Amino acid sequence: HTGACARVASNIYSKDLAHRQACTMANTIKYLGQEEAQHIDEELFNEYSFSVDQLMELAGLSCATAVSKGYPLQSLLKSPPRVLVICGPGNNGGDGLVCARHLKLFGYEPSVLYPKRPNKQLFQNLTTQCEKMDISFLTEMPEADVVDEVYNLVVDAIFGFSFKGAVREPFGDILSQLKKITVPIASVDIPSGWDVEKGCPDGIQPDMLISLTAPKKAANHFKGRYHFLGGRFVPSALEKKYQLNLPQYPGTDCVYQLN
Ligand SMILES: NC(=O)C1=CN([C@@H]2O[C@H](COP(=O)(O)OP(=O)(O)OC[C@H]3O[C@@H](n4cnc5c(N)ncnc54)[C@H](OP(=O)(O)O)[C@@H]3O)[C@@H](O)[C@H]2O)[C@H](O)CC1
Ligand SMILES: [K+]
Repeated sequence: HTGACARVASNIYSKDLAHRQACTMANTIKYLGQEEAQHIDEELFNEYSFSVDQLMELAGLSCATAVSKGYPLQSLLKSPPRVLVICGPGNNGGDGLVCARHLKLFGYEPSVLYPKRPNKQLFQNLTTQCEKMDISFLTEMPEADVVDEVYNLVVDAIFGFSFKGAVREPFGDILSQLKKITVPIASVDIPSGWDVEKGCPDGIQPDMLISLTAPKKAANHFKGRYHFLGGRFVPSALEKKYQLNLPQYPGTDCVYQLN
């Protein structure tokens, strides 16, 4: 009797799993609009009681992990394995500071450019954590040819889904240098300077994009080699509410390669 029940149960289970996999494949992952991304962000903090620190840590670790998968240490052409991490004035910049710290622990040599710093304890703490790990902070953006000569790649953690309107300094000059460099750019969440939904044909063209939580509509215009999903922290009820259709991350990985 128990044998028969077990067979029926496993039969139902495998049908359900196949059904779920088919559903995920059939309805592809959702690409978010700017407002939707901001609402999900707010809900994670207000309804689900996550702290910014927690999600920023997981987001930054996702970015460092994706970079190490796309640009493994042993594949880098320049030694030491220098990476330039450019951090903007908000939480995208915070992700960059966390990413720099984990890259250091992974054996890379990150340097951070952090020109506009929020006067908030979290960002001061993230900066101290980097300084105490001998991560150097640049005082200004190097010229494009110096970036190409000194660094293996650039992590773009300048703007995320709150970017709006014409770029204000000092980020105009920084982005214009980034448009000229030839080493790869890995963009955190959104290629900086792109419209969060429409993208930006004459903007920077990153080689890697790490979409956090879920891709934003701008990612439809991404043409680089690596598109990773990171930020493996979405509760299933929230995923269902916004019909995100996230893929099943493999095993215990914190990133999923989308392309
Ligand atoms: N749940 C999640 O997905 C999480 C996402 N994270 C990351 O957070 C960013 C969004 O962070 P946010 O602080 O809301 O904004 P940004 O980092 O995108 O932008 C920062 C500031 O940039 C300024 N800004 C906006 N437009 C311009 C412009 N045209 N020129 C210059 N500066 C601009 C603006 O500040 P102002 O005071 O100057 O207006 C923005 O506040 C998301 O993308 C993820 O990377 C969390 O880390 C984890 C959870
Ligand atoms: K970015």
